[in-house]
Amino acid sequence: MHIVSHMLTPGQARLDSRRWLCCFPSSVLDTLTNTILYNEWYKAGRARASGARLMPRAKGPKFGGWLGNVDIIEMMTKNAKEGYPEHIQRIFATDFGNYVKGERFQQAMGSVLGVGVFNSDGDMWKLHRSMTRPFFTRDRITHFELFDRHALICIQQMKKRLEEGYPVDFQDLMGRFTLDAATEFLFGTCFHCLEDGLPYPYYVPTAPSPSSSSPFTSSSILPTTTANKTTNAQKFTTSFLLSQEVISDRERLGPLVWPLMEMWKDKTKEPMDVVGGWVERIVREALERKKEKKGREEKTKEEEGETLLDHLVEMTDDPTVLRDEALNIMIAGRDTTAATLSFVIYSLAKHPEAYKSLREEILRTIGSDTKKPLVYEQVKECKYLRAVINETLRLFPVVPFNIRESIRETTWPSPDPTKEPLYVPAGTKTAYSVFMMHRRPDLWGPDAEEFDPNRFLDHRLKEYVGKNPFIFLPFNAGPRICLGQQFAYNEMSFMLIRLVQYFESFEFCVDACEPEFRAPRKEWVSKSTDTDALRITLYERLRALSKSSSTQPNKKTAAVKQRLPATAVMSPTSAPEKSLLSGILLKTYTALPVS
Ligand code: HEM
Repeated sequence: MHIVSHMLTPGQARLDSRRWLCCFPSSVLDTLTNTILYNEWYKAGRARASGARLMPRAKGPKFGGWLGNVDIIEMMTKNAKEGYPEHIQRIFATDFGNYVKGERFQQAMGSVLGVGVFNSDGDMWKLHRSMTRPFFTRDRITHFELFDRHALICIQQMKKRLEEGYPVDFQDLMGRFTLDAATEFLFGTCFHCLEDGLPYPYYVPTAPSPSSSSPFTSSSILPTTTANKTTNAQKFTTSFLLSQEVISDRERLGPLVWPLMEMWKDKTKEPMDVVGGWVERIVREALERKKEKKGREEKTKEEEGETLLDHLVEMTDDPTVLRDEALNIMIAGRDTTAATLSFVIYSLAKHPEAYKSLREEILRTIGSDTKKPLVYEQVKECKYLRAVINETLRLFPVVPFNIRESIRETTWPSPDPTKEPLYVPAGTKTAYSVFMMHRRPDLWGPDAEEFDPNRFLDHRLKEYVGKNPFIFLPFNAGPRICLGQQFAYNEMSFMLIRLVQYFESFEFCVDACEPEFRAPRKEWVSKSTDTDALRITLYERLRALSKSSSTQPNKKTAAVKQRLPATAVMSPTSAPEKSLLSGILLKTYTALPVS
């Protein structure tokens, strides 16, 4: 074995300045350098042959580039010159077959999700999509009775806490609501974590027991012997969250590094023993129910595949397939909705005029009777409500950053028509950010950074989204569009209608926030801070807590807590982009760890 520092080839000499390479055998370096140089030369040749030019290299994530995480960055800056909705349209729709999530994604997620609709590609994805899609019919996704029950408990719990004179942690509340609703909708088994009681603010010295029952505040993921519904919910959510954080870290570190970091220990094992254990139990129960049903002649209407699991067991008896699919849908559906609802209330608390308009619409269209059942047609009539949700999804898309990999080489049109098209080699990993695309003034107008639901109702809708629907992609688009999109709109609309019917206003309650979180972190405050509309924590978590005024008999001021101190600065050269590039925002948004 030769040591590089003694035997330098020209290629190695170039690399030698990187001291960490000094211990590499020269043959490895030879191969590495020659491959890199050959690749670059080959790509330039292929680009010329296709009458195209090479894509300007991403300036952003140096370490991402080094580790081969990402080849092209699309739409990352407000003033993107090369990022172009047409490229995203190709990836999602017009040339869909040429792009995959890729092995790196499956590798990173495999120990958590196995293989399912969310993380597979090609024929495997088609199979899983065809298995799950029929479940999301309109009949099922308008299960308003289910939402109503859970929304009502939410309101009761809020009311109770507000009457005690304490603020409500809204993010925690939405996490509970979506967990209860999702587990019941998907599996027919509810965690009842709303009923466990809500957490108290930090300054309550001897908080009654419910505060410790928050499934989002516990750090313990170890199984306990005193199993009851509270500890189960606690363990499940914390473990699920932890596994998602590990996935997120793996994505950020890339396929070369994370396996090294986890050489001795699979970091998802411990939390997934808890999560998988729970899912395996409900899968077993669903299979037993199926067996039992088979023994009988006729199925009752309720037995005909009411839950996702009942639907899936009609197609397969394989417990691993069932477990994986259930987890795939759960990971896709729960935090996304909880996060969006939290961002909606955050935005409305910051924009009381928008809250007022929303309330007027809901009281006019639906009325103030919280006991009257809602029907789908009424919800559809609430156009401003949909605009509020869309505007929130525009500014705070819960999947802000994503990657797709090309299978074959191709070209993309140049955004500058005077230049040649852009060459995309086979195997190129393109990172794109809908978060940044949703905020680009060239695509959304000069007020792109502002929260204004009316942009989805007035002339701007036609002017911007009407002209190019691919500039608004919170749910992705094309054949791989979010399966739960309509379910999510219904669930969120329902919860918001009930909240708005009950509460006159929401405000932040900054004094309920731990002192260290009240001011923005210094390193995030850039010289070019242009907005405080983005006071979200990038490395910490959002905790939009509301102080609300109830309009119901007991009118009381509700404190609200906010843990949103860090300012995300959106100038093209500042911190958030770095965060986006390193995937931290993704983690913050999708996992939304709380407490
Ligand atoms: C506000 C709520 C939601 C948002 C913003 C959202 C967004 C998204 C996005 C962007 C994707 C594409 C991810 C990718 O391809 O990398 C996706 C996929 C998916 N979503 Fe959602 N989602 C939401 C709620 C839900 C719900 C409630 C469910 C189910 C109960 C769900 C089920 C799925 C599934 C199964 C996929 C994978 C589809 C496929 O790959 O074919 N989502 N979602």
